[in-house]
Amino acid sequence: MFNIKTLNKIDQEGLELFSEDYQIVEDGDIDAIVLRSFKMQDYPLDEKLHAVARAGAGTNNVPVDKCAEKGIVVFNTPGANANGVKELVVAGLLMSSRNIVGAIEWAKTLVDEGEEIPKLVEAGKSNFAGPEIKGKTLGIIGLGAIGVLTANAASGLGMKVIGYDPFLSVKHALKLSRSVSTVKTIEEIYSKSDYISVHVPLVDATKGMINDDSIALMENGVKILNFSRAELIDDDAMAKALESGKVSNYVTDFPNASSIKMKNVIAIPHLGASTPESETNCAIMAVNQVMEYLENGNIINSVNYPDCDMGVCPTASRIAVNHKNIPNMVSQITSILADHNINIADMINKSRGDWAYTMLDIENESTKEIITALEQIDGVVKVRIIV
Ligand SMILES: NC(=O)C1=CN([C@@H]2O[C@H](COP(=O)(O)OP(=O)(O)OC[C@H]3O[C@@H](n4cnc5c(N)ncnc54)[C@H](O)[C@@H]3O)[C@@H](O)[C@H]2O)C=CC1
Ligand SMILES: O=C(O)C(=O)COP(=O)(O)O
Repeated sequence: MFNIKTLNKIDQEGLELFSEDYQIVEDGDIDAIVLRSFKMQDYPLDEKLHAVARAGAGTNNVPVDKCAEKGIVVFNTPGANANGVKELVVAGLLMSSRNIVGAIEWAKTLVDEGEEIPKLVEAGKSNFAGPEIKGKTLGIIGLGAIGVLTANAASGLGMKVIGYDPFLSVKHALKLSRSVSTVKTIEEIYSKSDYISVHVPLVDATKGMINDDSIALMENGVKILNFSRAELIDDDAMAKALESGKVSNYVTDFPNASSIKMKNVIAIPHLGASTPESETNCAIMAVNQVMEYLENGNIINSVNYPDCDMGVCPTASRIAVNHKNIPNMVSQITSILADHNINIADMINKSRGDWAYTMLDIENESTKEIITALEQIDGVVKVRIIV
């Protein structure tokens, strides 16, 4: 029986995929954690924990490196909530242009005006006029799952769309509409865009990327949309730019103590992925990936270990070894099996950054003695008998 713990509410349609070999528990030995935005940085990482699945895209709430060091594979669900976010970004483009939020707030103030309301509406509406997005330039930073869908949708609405992504994948490039052009430098996005939408992960290299220097390169009155993470924006720089009008609107899905008070901010309470469709898609993907890893050792969509797939074990036993990506590991692992006179029918060894994963299908039962010997190799952080 595998024990699963959830740290956020996870969509039921996904959880129901867990077979009768799984139970959702509160404590005890946990095999895998499934979560959304729960901040896991200080969460205890027990010996028995094998996997953490983020039902969503961003993994900055998970201690990914610390997990790798303990042989805990961290998964996410790429693209599963991208449409939900894209649709809210389109709403953000329109809200930042047409002052929809301010206008609705004003309309509410007319509630006691009775028969006068239609007249007051016509008299007051010019205060809320705003430009159309058609024909304006949208610069997208990060052409991944969300960036590409947003680029294509905005292009469909008549915007001129330019995108920047120095690591653009072939998969995403193939999905990009031909009407969207890519630029080679981020400075081109800053200098040419009427609207800028940021769709990059929060990592050291992207933290504070929208700051005094980048804002100085932008058009006067630019509108900035952030549906990625609060920390991508330097709050002091944004506050100043909104005060001066250099940035005319800031739409954020990640309000914080500073941005919530800024002039011309449109603050949304992290609703990008909060659609039934996105929640179900993410949960289904996360649960399937966890079951595949726990039952077969196969890794799909990990952010700290290499993806690896050997199907279902056809031999007597499968052993999975999580280890450092350093020389001489495979030969040490296979020597131990040879010393025990065990034939390897099939094996795979893959690496990703500092970490690697080796799976071996062997023709004899695995023994405690072999596992202990493998665990003692310097650089091995976890050994599991899959079957
Ligand atoms: N508001 C919400 O509810 C949600 C927010 N997000 C946020 O959006 C981010 C993006 O999500 P996805 O598009 O699904 O991820 P993704 O991984 O498909 O795309 C991210 C893209 O950013 C690019 N990138 C990385 N560093 C870059 C840089 N310095 N400059 C330009 N491009 C760079 C990557 O090459 C990749 O193509 C997530 O990391 C998360 O923080 C994701 C889902 C929901
Ligand atoms: O997938 C992401 O990165 C998100 O930001 C969505 O977060 P959530 O699952 O809605 O708490």
